Amino acid sequence: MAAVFPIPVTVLTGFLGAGKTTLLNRLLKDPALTDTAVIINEYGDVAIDHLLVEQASDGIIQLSDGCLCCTVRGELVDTLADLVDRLQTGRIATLARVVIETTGLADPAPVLQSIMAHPALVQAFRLDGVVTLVDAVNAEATLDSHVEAVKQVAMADRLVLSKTDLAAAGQVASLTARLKAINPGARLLDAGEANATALLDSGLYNPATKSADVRRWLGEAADEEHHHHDHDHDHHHDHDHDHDGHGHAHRHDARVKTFSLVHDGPVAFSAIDMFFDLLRSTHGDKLLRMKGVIELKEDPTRPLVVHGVQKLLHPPVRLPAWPDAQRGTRLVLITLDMPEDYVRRLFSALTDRPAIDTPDRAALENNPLAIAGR
Ligand SMILES: Nc1nc2c(ncn2[C@@H]2O[C@H](COP(=O)(O)OP(=O)(O)OP(=O)(O)O)[C@@H](O)[C@H]2O)c(=O)[nH]1
Repeated sequence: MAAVFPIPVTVLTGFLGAGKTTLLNRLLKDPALTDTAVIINEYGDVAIDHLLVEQASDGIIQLSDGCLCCTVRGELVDTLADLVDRLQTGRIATLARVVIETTGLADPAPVLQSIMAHPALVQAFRLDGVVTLVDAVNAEATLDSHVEAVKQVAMADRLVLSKTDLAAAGQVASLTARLKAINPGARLLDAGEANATALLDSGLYNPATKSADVRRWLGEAADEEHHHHDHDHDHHHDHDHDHDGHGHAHRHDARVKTFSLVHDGPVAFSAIDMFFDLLRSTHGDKLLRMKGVIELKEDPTRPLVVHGVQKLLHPPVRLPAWPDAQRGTRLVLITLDMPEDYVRRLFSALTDRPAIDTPDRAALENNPLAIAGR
Protein backbone atom coordinates (compact mmCIF):
# COMPACT_ATOMS: atom_id res chain seq x y z
CA MET A 1 0.00 0.00 0.00
CA ALA A 2 1.61 3.19 -1.19
CA ALA A 3 -0.56 5.62 0.71
CA VAL A 4 0.77 7.42 3.75
CA PHE A 5 -1.84 7.57 6.47
CA PRO A 6 -3.48 9.76 7.56
CA ILE A 7 -4.30 11.06 4.10
CA PRO A 8 -4.84 14.83 3.94
CA VAL A 9 -8.32 16.05 3.08
CA THR A 10 -8.95 19.53 1.75
CA VAL A 11 -12.48 20.89 1.86
CA LEU A 12 -13.18 23.39 -0.90
CA THR A 13 -16.20 25.52 -0.19
CA GLY A 14 -17.65 28.92 -1.06
CA PHE A 15 -21.06 30.24 -1.92
CA LEU A 16 -22.92 29.41 -5.13
CA GLY A 17 -20.89 30.29 -8.17
CA ALA A 18 -17.94 31.68 -6.24
CA GLY A 19 -15.50 29.82 -8.48
CA LYS A 20 -14.83 26.51 -6.72
CA THR A 21 -14.83 24.39 -9.87
CA THR A 22 -12.73 26.96 -11.72
CA LEU A 23 -10.09 26.85 -8.99
CA LEU A 24 -10.25 23.07 -8.72
CA ASN A 25 -9.64 22.68 -12.45
CA ARG A 26 -6.57 24.84 -12.17
CA LEU A 27 -5.26 23.02 -9.11
CA LEU A 28 -5.73 19.59 -10.66
CA LYS A 29 -3.24 20.49 -13.38
CA ASP A 30 -0.58 20.96 -10.72
CA PRO A 31 1.73 17.97 -10.15
CA ALA A 32 1.22 18.49 -6.39
CA LEU A 33 -2.26 17.06 -6.90
CA THR A 34 -1.22 13.83 -8.57
CA ASP A 35 -3.06 10.85 -7.06
CA THR A 36 -5.80 13.05 -5.68
CA ALA A 37 -9.36 11.80 -5.36
CA VAL A 38 -11.96 14.50 -5.88
CA ILE A 39 -15.33 14.17 -4.23
CA ILE A 40 -17.95 16.44 -5.67
CA ASN A 41 -21.28 17.08 -4.06
CA GLU A 42 -23.80 17.83 -6.77
CA TYR A 43 -27.04 19.63 -6.30
CA GLY A 44 -30.14 19.35 -8.40
CA ASP A 45 -31.49 16.22 -10.00
CA VAL A 46 -29.53 16.77 -13.18
CA ALA A 47 -25.83 16.20 -12.77
CA ILE A 48 -23.67 18.80 -14.45
CA ASP A 49 -20.72 19.52 -12.21
CA HIS A 50 -18.79 16.37 -13.01
CA LEU A 51 -18.88 17.39 -16.68
CA LEU A 52 -17.20 20.65 -15.82
CA VAL A 53 -14.31 19.28 -13.81
CA GLU A 54 -11.55 18.44 -16.21
CA GLN A 55 -9.45 15.62 -14.93
CA ALA A 56 -7.48 13.11 -16.87
CA SER A 57 -7.70 10.29 -14.36
CA ASP A 58 -10.86 8.66 -13.12
CA GLY A 59 -10.40 10.07 -9.65
CA ILE A 60 -13.69 11.91 -9.51
CA ILE A 61 -16.35 10.61 -7.23
CA GLN A 62 -19.79 12.04 -7.53
CA LEU A 63 -22.04 12.15 -4.50
CA SER A 64 -25.66 12.02 -5.46
CA ASP A 65 -28.31 14.69 -5.26
CA GLY A 66 -28.62 16.21 -1.88
CA CYS A 67 -26.64 18.48 0.26
CA LEU A 68 -23.36 17.33 1.73
CA CYS A 69 -24.00 19.12 4.96
CA CYS A 70 -27.12 17.17 5.76
CA THR A 71 -28.50 14.29 3.73
CA VAL A 72 -25.37 13.19 1.93
CA ARG A 73 -23.19 13.16 5.01
CA GLY A 74 -23.56 9.40 5.45
CA GLU A 75 -22.61 8.99 1.84
CA LEU A 76 -19.45 11.03 2.38
CA VAL A 77 -18.42 8.83 5.29
CA ASP A 78 -19.11 5.70 3.19
CA THR A 79 -17.16 7.12 0.26
CA LEU A 80 -14.13 7.87 2.41
CA ALA A 81 -14.33 4.46 4.05
CA ASP A 82 -14.58 2.86 0.62
CA LEU A 83 -11.43 4.68 -0.52
CA VAL A 84 -9.54 3.13 2.38
CA ASP A 85 -10.95 -0.27 1.53
CA ARG A 86 -9.94 0.07 -2.10
CA LEU A 87 -6.41 1.02 -1.05
CA GLN A 88 -6.13 -1.90 1.34
CA THR A 89 -7.35 -4.38 -1.22
CA GLY A 90 -5.12 -2.96 -3.93
CA ARG A 91 -7.96 -1.79 -6.14
CA ILE A 92 -6.34 1.61 -6.14
CA ALA A 93 -2.57 1.75 -6.03
CA THR A 94 -2.13 4.95 -4.12
CA LEU A 95 -3.93 7.95 -2.78
CA ALA A 96 -2.07 11.08 -1.81
CA ARG A 97 -4.91 13.47 -1.07
CA VAL A 98 -8.66 13.95 -1.11
CA VAL A 99 -10.38 17.16 -2.16
CA ILE A 100 -14.05 17.56 -1.30
CA GLU A 101 -15.94 20.25 -3.18
CA THR A 102 -19.13 21.08 -1.32
CA THR A 103 -22.22 22.67 -2.82
CA GLY A 104 -22.42 26.41 -2.48
CA LEU A 105 -25.25 26.15 0.02
CA ALA A 106 -23.48 23.69 2.26
CA ASP A 107 -22.82 24.47 5.85
CA PRO A 108 -19.25 23.22 6.23
CA ALA A 109 -19.57 22.39 9.93
CA PRO A 110 -21.19 18.95 9.58
CA VAL A 111 -18.75 18.03 6.81
CA LEU A 112 -15.78 18.84 9.01
CA GLN A 113 -17.43 17.12 11.92
CA SER A 114 -17.83 13.94 9.85
CA ILE A 115 -14.15 13.82 9.09
CA MET A 116 -12.84 14.89 12.47
CA ALA A 117 -15.19 12.96 14.69
CA HIS A 118 -15.72 9.65 12.90
CA PRO A 119 -13.85 6.99 14.87
CA ALA A 120 -12.73 4.97 11.84
CA LEU A 121 -12.03 7.87 9.54
CA VAL A 122 -9.73 9.75 11.90
CA GLN A 123 -7.24 6.89 11.60
CA ALA A 124 -7.14 7.14 7.84
CA PHE A 125 -7.72 10.81 7.10
CA ARG A 126 -6.74 14.13 8.53
CA LEU A 127 -8.38 17.39 7.67
CA ASP A 128 -5.68 19.42 6.00
CA GLY A 129 -7.66 22.59 5.68
CA VAL A 130 -10.70 24.47 4.52
CA VAL A 131 -10.37 26.64 1.44
CA THR A 132 -13.24 29.07 0.96
CA LEU A 133 -13.81 30.92 -2.29
CA VAL A 134 -15.31 34.38 -1.93
CA ASP A 135 -16.81 36.07 -4.94
CA ALA A 136 -15.69 39.72 -4.87
CA VAL A 137 -18.72 40.86 -6.86
CA ASN A 138 -21.50 39.14 -4.93
CA ALA A 139 -20.07 38.38 -1.52
CA GLU A 140 -21.33 41.41 0.40
CA ALA A 141 -24.95 40.71 -0.52
CA THR A 142 -24.47 36.99 0.05
CA LEU A 143 -22.97 37.46 3.50
CA ASP A 144 -25.87 39.72 4.42
CA SER A 145 -28.50 37.18 3.58
CA HIS A 146 -27.06 33.67 3.94
CA VAL A 147 -25.69 32.37 7.20
CA GLU A 148 -24.06 29.43 5.39
CA ALA A 149 -21.84 31.90 3.53
CA VAL A 150 -20.72 33.46 6.82
CA LYS A 151 -19.93 30.01 8.20
CA GLN A 152 -17.92 29.14 5.11
CA VAL A 153 -15.81 32.25 5.64
CA ALA A 154 -15.51 31.73 9.39
CA MET A 155 -14.28 28.15 9.03
CA ALA A 156 -11.66 28.79 6.39
CA ASP A 157 -7.91 28.36 6.70
CA ARG A 158 -7.52 30.04 3.34
CA LEU A 159 -9.85 32.64 1.89
CA VAL A 160 -9.55 33.02 -1.86
CA LEU A 161 -11.02 36.14 -3.45
CA SER A 162 -12.31 35.43 -6.94
CA LYS A 163 -13.62 37.82 -9.59
CA THR A 164 -11.54 40.74 -8.37
CA ASP A 165 -11.13 41.43 -12.09
CA LEU A 166 -14.85 42.24 -12.22
CA ALA A 167 -15.09 44.19 -8.96
CA ALA A 168 -14.33 47.83 -8.18
CA ALA A 169 -11.25 48.49 -6.01
CA GLY A 170 -13.38 50.01 -3.25
CA GLN A 171 -15.61 46.94 -3.25
CA VAL A 172 -12.60 44.67 -2.77
CA ALA A 173 -11.23 46.81 0.06
CA SER A 174 -14.47 46.84 2.05
CA LEU A 175 -15.02 43.13 1.48
CA THR A 176 -11.48 42.39 2.64
CA ALA A 177 -12.12 44.30 5.85
CA ARG A 178 -15.32 42.36 6.43
CA LEU A 179 -13.66 39.00 5.81
CA LYS A 180 -10.87 39.87 8.23
CA ALA A 181 -13.45 40.75 10.87
CA ILE A 182 -15.23 37.40 10.43
CA ASN A 183 -12.07 35.34 10.25
CA PRO A 184 -8.91 37.13 11.29
CA GLY A 185 -6.83 33.93 11.27
CA ALA A 186 -7.29 32.87 7.67
CA ARG A 187 -4.79 33.73 5.02
CA LEU A 188 -6.40 35.87 2.34
CA LEU A 189 -5.32 35.41 -1.26
CA ASP A 190 -6.39 36.58 -4.65
CA ALA A 191 -7.57 33.77 -6.94
CA GLY A 192 -4.57 34.58 -9.15
CA GLU A 193 -2.11 33.57 -6.41
CA ALA A 194 -4.12 30.57 -5.25
CA ASN A 195 -1.86 27.72 -6.31
CA ALA A 196 -1.29 24.32 -4.69
CA THR A 197 1.56 25.56 -2.49
CA ALA A 198 -0.52 28.40 -1.11
CA LEU A 199 -3.64 26.35 -0.52
CA LEU A 200 -2.60 22.88 0.51
CA ASP A 201 -0.82 21.61 3.57
CA SER A 202 -2.17 24.36 5.73
CA GLY A 203 -1.59 22.11 8.72
CA LEU A 204 -3.95 20.10 10.85
CA TYR A 205 -7.28 21.81 11.05
CA ASN A 206 -7.53 23.10 14.54
CA PRO A 207 -10.91 24.32 15.72
CA ALA A 208 -9.27 25.85 18.78
CA THR A 209 -7.58 28.56 16.74
CA LYS A 210 -10.82 29.51 15.00
CA SER A 211 -13.23 32.05 16.39
CA ALA A 212 -15.65 31.11 19.16
CA ASP A 213 -18.52 30.85 16.67
CA VAL A 214 -16.76 28.14 14.74
CA ARG A 215 -16.37 26.05 17.85
CA ARG A 216 -20.05 26.54 18.59
CA TRP A 217 -21.02 25.54 15.04
CA LEU A 218 -18.89 22.44 15.13
CA GLY A 219 -20.46 21.59 18.47
CA GLU A 220 -23.92 21.96 16.98
CA ALA A 221 -22.99 19.79 14.06
CA ALA A 222 -21.85 17.10 16.50
CA ASP A 223 -25.22 17.36 18.23
CA GLU A 224 -26.98 16.82 14.98
CA GLU A 225 -25.25 13.50 14.46
CA HIS A 226 -27.69 12.27 17.05
CA HIS A 227 -30.81 13.35 15.26
CA HIS A 228 -30.10 12.24 11.76
CA HIS A 229 -32.86 12.94 9.36
CA ASP A 230 -34.33 11.42 6.23
CA HIS A 231 -34.15 12.84 2.81
CA ASP A 232 -36.88 12.57 0.26
CA HIS A 233 -35.37 11.85 -3.10
CA ASP A 234 -37.84 14.14 -4.66
CA HIS A 235 -36.93 15.78 -7.94
CA HIS A 236 -37.58 19.11 -6.32
CA HIS A 237 -34.74 19.24 -3.95
CA ASP A 238 -36.17 21.96 -1.80
CA HIS A 239 -33.83 23.15 0.84
CA ASP A 240 -36.67 23.32 3.24
CA HIS A 241 -35.80 20.98 6.01
CA ASP A 242 -35.92 22.61 9.35
CA HIS A 243 -34.44 19.61 11.02
CA ASP A 244 -35.77 19.83 14.47
CA GLY A 245 -37.54 23.12 14.99
CA HIS A 246 -35.30 23.83 17.96
CA GLY A 247 -33.77 26.83 16.36
CA HIS A 248 -30.50 25.15 15.41
CA ALA A 249 -28.35 27.17 13.12
CA HIS A 250 -28.07 24.23 10.77
CA ARG A 251 -31.02 24.81 8.51
CA HIS A 252 -31.30 25.93 4.93
CA ASP A 253 -33.54 28.77 4.16
CA ALA A 254 -36.98 27.41 3.32
CA ARG A 255 -37.28 29.82 0.46
CA VAL A 256 -34.33 28.41 -1.40
CA LYS A 257 -35.37 25.94 -4.06
CA THR A 258 -33.37 24.00 -6.62
CA PHE A 259 -34.90 22.80 -9.84
CA SER A 260 -33.76 21.83 -13.27
CA LEU A 261 -34.93 22.38 -16.82
CA VAL A 262 -34.25 19.77 -19.46
CA HIS A 263 -34.81 19.88 -23.19
CA ASP A 264 -33.94 16.98 -25.47
CA GLY A 265 -32.52 18.11 -28.75
CA PRO A 266 -30.83 21.31 -29.84
CA VAL A 267 -32.05 24.80 -29.00
CA ALA A 268 -31.52 27.97 -31.03
CA PHE A 269 -29.13 30.47 -29.45
CA SER A 270 -31.71 33.23 -29.84
CA ALA A 271 -34.19 31.22 -27.77
CA ILE A 272 -31.75 30.59 -24.95
CA ASP A 273 -30.61 34.18 -25.05
CA MET A 274 -34.19 35.37 -24.76
CA PHE A 275 -34.88 32.92 -21.94
CA PHE A 276 -32.00 34.34 -19.90
CA ASP A 277 -32.97 37.92 -20.75
CA LEU A 278 -36.56 37.44 -19.69
CA LEU A 279 -35.66 35.48 -16.62
CA ARG A 280 -33.23 38.13 -15.49
CA SER A 281 -35.54 41.03 -16.23
CA THR A 282 -38.54 39.48 -14.51
CA HIS A 283 -36.93 37.54 -11.65
CA GLY A 284 -33.21 38.25 -11.77
CA ASP A 285 -33.08 39.13 -8.10
CA LYS A 286 -34.45 35.68 -7.23
CA LEU A 287 -31.83 33.75 -9.12
CA LEU A 288 -29.02 32.71 -6.79
CA ARG A 289 -27.26 30.45 -9.22
CA MET A 290 -27.80 28.98 -12.61
CA LYS A 291 -25.60 26.67 -14.55
CA GLY A 292 -26.12 24.54 -17.52
CA VAL A 293 -25.00 22.76 -20.60
CA ILE A 294 -26.75 23.65 -23.85
CA GLU A 295 -26.92 21.85 -27.17
CA LEU A 296 -27.06 24.66 -29.70
CA LYS A 297 -28.86 24.30 -33.03
CA GLU A 298 -26.12 26.39 -34.60
CA ASP A 299 -23.31 24.07 -33.45
CA PRO A 300 -24.59 20.90 -31.79
CA THR A 301 -21.19 19.22 -31.49
CA ARG A 302 -19.78 21.78 -29.08
CA PRO A 303 -21.80 22.22 -25.92
CA LEU A 304 -22.26 25.69 -24.55
CA VAL A 305 -21.70 26.06 -20.80
CA VAL A 306 -23.50 28.90 -19.07
CA HIS A 307 -23.05 30.26 -15.56
CA GLY A 308 -25.19 32.82 -13.83
CA VAL A 309 -24.38 34.00 -10.32
CA GLN A 310 -27.07 36.21 -8.89
CA LYS A 311 -27.38 39.06 -11.39
CA LEU A 312 -24.11 38.32 -13.09
CA LEU A 313 -24.24 36.19 -16.22
CA HIS A 314 -20.74 35.07 -17.08
CA PRO A 315 -19.76 34.92 -20.75
CA PRO A 316 -20.77 31.46 -21.99
CA VAL A 317 -17.98 29.03 -22.80
CA ARG A 318 -17.82 26.40 -25.56
CA LEU A 319 -16.50 22.97 -24.66
CA PRO A 320 -14.55 21.39 -27.52
CA ALA A 321 -16.76 18.29 -27.41
CA TRP A 322 -19.42 16.57 -25.31
CA PRO A 323 -17.79 14.92 -22.30
CA ASP A 324 -20.12 11.92 -22.43
CA ALA A 325 -22.88 10.38 -24.50
CA GLN A 326 -25.62 12.56 -23.16
CA ARG A 327 -26.81 15.47 -25.34
CA GLY A 328 -29.49 18.07 -24.95
CA THR A 329 -29.94 21.05 -22.72
CA ARG A 330 -29.76 20.85 -18.96
CA LEU A 331 -30.06 23.86 -16.71
CA VAL A 332 -29.95 23.81 -12.93
CA LEU A 333 -31.35 26.80 -11.08
CA ILE A 334 -31.02 27.65 -7.44
CA THR A 335 -33.60 30.22 -6.58
CA LEU A 336 -34.99 32.26 -3.75
CA ASP A 337 -38.77 32.76 -3.83
CA MET A 338 -38.86 32.14 -7.57
CA PRO A 339 -42.16 30.93 -9.05
CA GLU A 340 -40.99 27.65 -10.55
CA ASP A 341 -44.07 27.26 -12.71
CA TYR A 342 -43.42 30.57 -14.43
CA VAL A 343 -39.83 29.59 -15.21
CA ARG A 344 -40.88 26.19 -16.56
CA ARG A 345 -43.51 27.71 -18.80
CA LEU A 346 -41.11 30.34 -20.07
CA PHE A 347 -38.51 27.68 -20.83
CA SER A 348 -41.06 25.45 -22.60
CA ALA A 349 -42.41 28.33 -24.62
CA LEU A 350 -38.96 29.36 -25.79
CA THR A 351 -37.84 25.84 -26.58
CA ASP A 352 -40.97 25.42 -28.68
CA ARG A 353 -42.91 23.16 -26.41
CA PRO A 354 -45.66 25.53 -25.34
CA ALA A 355 -47.92 24.20 -22.65
CA ILE A 356 -51.65 24.56 -22.96
CA ASP A 357 -52.73 28.13 -22.26
CA THR A 358 -49.21 29.43 -22.60
CA PRO A 359 -48.18 31.70 -25.44
CA ASP A 360 -45.71 30.20 -27.87
CA ARG A 361 -42.36 31.69 -28.73
CA ALA A 362 -43.60 34.01 -31.48
CA ALA A 363 -46.19 35.46 -29.16
CA LEU A 364 -43.63 35.84 -26.38
CA GLU A 365 -41.25 37.73 -28.62
CA ASN A 366 -44.03 40.28 -29.05
CA ASN A 367 -45.12 40.27 -25.45
CA PRO A 368 -42.69 38.63 -23.08
CA LEU A 369 -44.86 39.37 -20.09
CA ALA A 370 -47.67 37.21 -21.39
CA ILE A 371 -46.80 34.36 -19.02
CA ALA A 372 -48.56 34.69 -15.74
CA GLY A 373 -46.51 34.48 -12.61
CA ARG A 374 -44.13 37.38 -12.69
N1 LIG B 1 -14.15 36.97 -14.32
C1 LIG B 1 -14.00 35.94 -13.50
N2 LIG B 1 -14.85 34.90 -13.59
C2 LIG B 1 -14.68 33.86 -12.74
C3 LIG B 1 -13.64 33.82 -11.76
N3 LIG B 1 -13.75 32.66 -11.07
C4 LIG B 1 -14.83 32.00 -11.57
N4 LIG B 1 -15.39 32.72 -12.59
C5 LIG B 1 -16.58 32.38 -13.38
O1 LIG B 1 -17.68 32.23 -12.47
C6 LIG B 1 -18.59 31.25 -12.94
C7 LIG B 1 -18.84 30.24 -11.83
O2 LIG B 1 -17.64 29.55 -11.55
P1 LIG B 1 -17.60 28.06 -10.95
O3 LIG B 1 -16.17 27.70 -10.82
O4 LIG B 1 -18.48 27.16 -11.72
O5 LIG B 1 -18.25 28.32 -9.54
P2 LIG B 1 -18.62 27.22 -8.40
O6 LIG B 1 -18.30 27.87 -7.11
O7 LIG B 1 -17.96 25.92 -8.71
O8 LIG B 1 -20.19 27.12 -8.62
P3 LIG B 1 -21.25 26.16 -7.84
O9 LIG B 1 -20.67 24.78 -7.90
O10 LIG B 1 -22.49 26.30 -8.62
O11 LIG B 1 -21.42 26.70 -6.47
C8 LIG B 1 -17.95 30.66 -14.18
O12 LIG B 1 -18.52 31.30 -15.31
C9 LIG B 1 -16.49 31.03 -14.06
O13 LIG B 1 -15.84 31.15 -15.30
C10 LIG B 1 -12.74 34.95 -11.69
O14 LIG B 1 -11.81 35.04 -10.86
N5 LIG B 1 -12.98 35.96 -12.59
